[in-house]
Amino acid sequence: MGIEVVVEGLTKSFGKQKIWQDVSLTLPAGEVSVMLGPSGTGKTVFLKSIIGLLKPEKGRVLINGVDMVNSPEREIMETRKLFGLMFQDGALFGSMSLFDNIAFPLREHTRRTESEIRRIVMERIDIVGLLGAEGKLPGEISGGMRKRAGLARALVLDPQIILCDEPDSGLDPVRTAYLSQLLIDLNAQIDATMLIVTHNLDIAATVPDNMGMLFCRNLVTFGPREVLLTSDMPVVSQFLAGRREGPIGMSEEKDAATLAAEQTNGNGHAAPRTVVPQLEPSPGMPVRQAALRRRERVISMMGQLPEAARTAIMNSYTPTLDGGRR
Ligand SMILES: Nc1ncnc2c1ncn2[C@@H]1O[C@H](COP(=O)(O)OP(=O)(O)OP(=O)(O)O)[C@@H](O)[C@H]1O
Repeated sequence: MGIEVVVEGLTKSFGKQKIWQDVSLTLPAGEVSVMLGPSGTGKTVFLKSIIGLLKPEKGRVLINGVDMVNSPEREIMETRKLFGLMFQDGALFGSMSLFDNIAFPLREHTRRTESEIRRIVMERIDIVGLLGAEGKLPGEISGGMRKRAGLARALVLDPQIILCDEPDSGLDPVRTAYLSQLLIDLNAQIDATMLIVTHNLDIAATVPDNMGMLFCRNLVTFGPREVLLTSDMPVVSQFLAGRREGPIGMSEEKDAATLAAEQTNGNGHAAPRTVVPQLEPSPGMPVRQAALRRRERVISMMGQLPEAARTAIMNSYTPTLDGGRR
């Protein structure tokens, strides 16, 4: 099972530019979480801080008792082996075949024999649906295939925590839908803790168990998906509706006068939103253990949740006609 990631009071600046401050959240073990936020709000910086590649000036990131901000570098390096990373561009070596790209972390970080490496790499290639393409160069395949190859490479060291930075960038809506399903199937198969940074509202609405949003140097919310998806916070509803009206401007924040004018004109109100069901694993996949754990966890915290989120959660857990639960 994946490992819980506890972020406490994290603050990061570059020189005088504060990126975000006092960010606290817990990524529950094995669950899928999504971080949303307008461009430039520091989502990638957040991922890099979790894995210890960037050093926030305040706060902690606790993974198995190791603080990825303040612990000795040796412990941080060791803990980093628990991670699988999928970057925006797939970050593949252009002169290597997909097989060699995916095998690279195993050859770099383990002493496995070539026959073991072959077995592991082919298994991961199968998981991401690239069997047959292993001999191709990255330049010979489509962007969507490169993404999946990047995901296969993130999986070879059996990660317990997977960080995906905009896995959908450059993909068409159909490929994005396949990728969403792949992420859920993957979670069912390996039960790793996953954090996905995306702008894609379809992924956001259908994939994660938990959702958060960064805006204006703060974590505006983080919790069960239904909380964000039913939130009436102006910044959240504007983002989810993809509207110009609201606090998010072209360069992140709008000035107060523009905002006031919009409200006077009645443009600031969002239509009520419905919460679409979360994706289930494909037929033949194992039951997603994280979904079972999450149900217990969320039900135990119902009293602390807003009413709209409670209703959405109750609706999602209503019994179906065949006696099961959605
Ligand atoms: N190494 C760095 N040194 C200085 N500034 C940096 C560094 N890395 C990121 N930044 C700044 O931090 C801010 C947040 O960048 P980041 O890439 O995390 O945003 P983001 O939310 O992921 O954006 P997008 O959605 O457009 O990818 C930006 O202003 C960026 O210029």
